[in-house]
Amino acid sequence: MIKEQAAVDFLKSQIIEFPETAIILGSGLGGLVDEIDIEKRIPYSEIPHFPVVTVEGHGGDLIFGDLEGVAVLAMNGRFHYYEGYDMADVVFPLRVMKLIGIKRLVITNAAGGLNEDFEVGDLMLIEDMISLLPENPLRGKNSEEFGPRFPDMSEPFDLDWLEKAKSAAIRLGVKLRTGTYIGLQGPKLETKAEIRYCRIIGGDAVGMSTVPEVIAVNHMGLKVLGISVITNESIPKVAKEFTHADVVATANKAGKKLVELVKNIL
Ligand SMILES: O=P(O)(O)O[C@H]1O[C@H](CO)[C@@H](O)[C@H]1O
Ligand SMILES: Nc1nc2[nH]cnc2c(=O)[nH]1
Repeated sequence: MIKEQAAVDFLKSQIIEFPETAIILGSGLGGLVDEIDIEKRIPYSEIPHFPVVTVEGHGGDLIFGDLEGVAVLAMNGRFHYYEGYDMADVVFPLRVMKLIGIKRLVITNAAGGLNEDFEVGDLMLIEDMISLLPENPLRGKNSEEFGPRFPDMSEPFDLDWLEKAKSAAIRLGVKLRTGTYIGLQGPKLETKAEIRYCRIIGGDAVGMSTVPEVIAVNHMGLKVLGISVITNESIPKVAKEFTHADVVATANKAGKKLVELVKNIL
């Protein structure tokens, strides 16, 4: 809390009025920033205790501005457990968001498709999630100021927002899949047997982020929506080696649809 408060005090010295809506931009999805009428861009390196981005395709700044008439905070670049950060670091920015008054959050990510009906470039609304990460951001003494010891997670994503997202996709003519996101530790990719396992337990898409963030914001009572861009087939139909560069390139392209959808939802 002390660390979060130092970051909050710094941000208060930079920003007069904070927005209530935030967006986390996943791998290759920084293009949404171009749509924001930017009031202030603050590099993570200037914010006390903020972690440092180490993954290609992730920017490293907080952007305050206006997206289609809505005041937003965009987190341009996120932190993953596999980078070596503690879970407390991974969710640090979200706790700072809570303290500056963010009420609702759209989380985006790049993910591998497990569902065989999905195609590369599809968008998937995350209706539910499974944590296969070895850790959880709420382990340890509970911070009562953030939320309860045992937060309910039976509806991790806001039902009203899910409905709005589906309607927006229909209006825009954007194909929007729905499904369950599985969060793994990474950074290694999955073996074929692991993919089969992920399918059997009910996953539609797989990635290495989002789950800790959703747990932290559910704990704090923020409204959350999650959207994955399916950047690759987890088992390619035509043999093809996974590269993060392909993930970023595909996310960049499909990101345009995502931007339209997010603008409409907000
Ligand atoms: O989830 P985001 O941050 O979008 O990134 C996804 O893309 C990377 C792998 O290419 C992993 O970090 C995975 O989690
Ligand atoms: N674990 C995992 N993360 C991803 N991020 C983007 N694609 C993938 C994938 O296929 N597997």
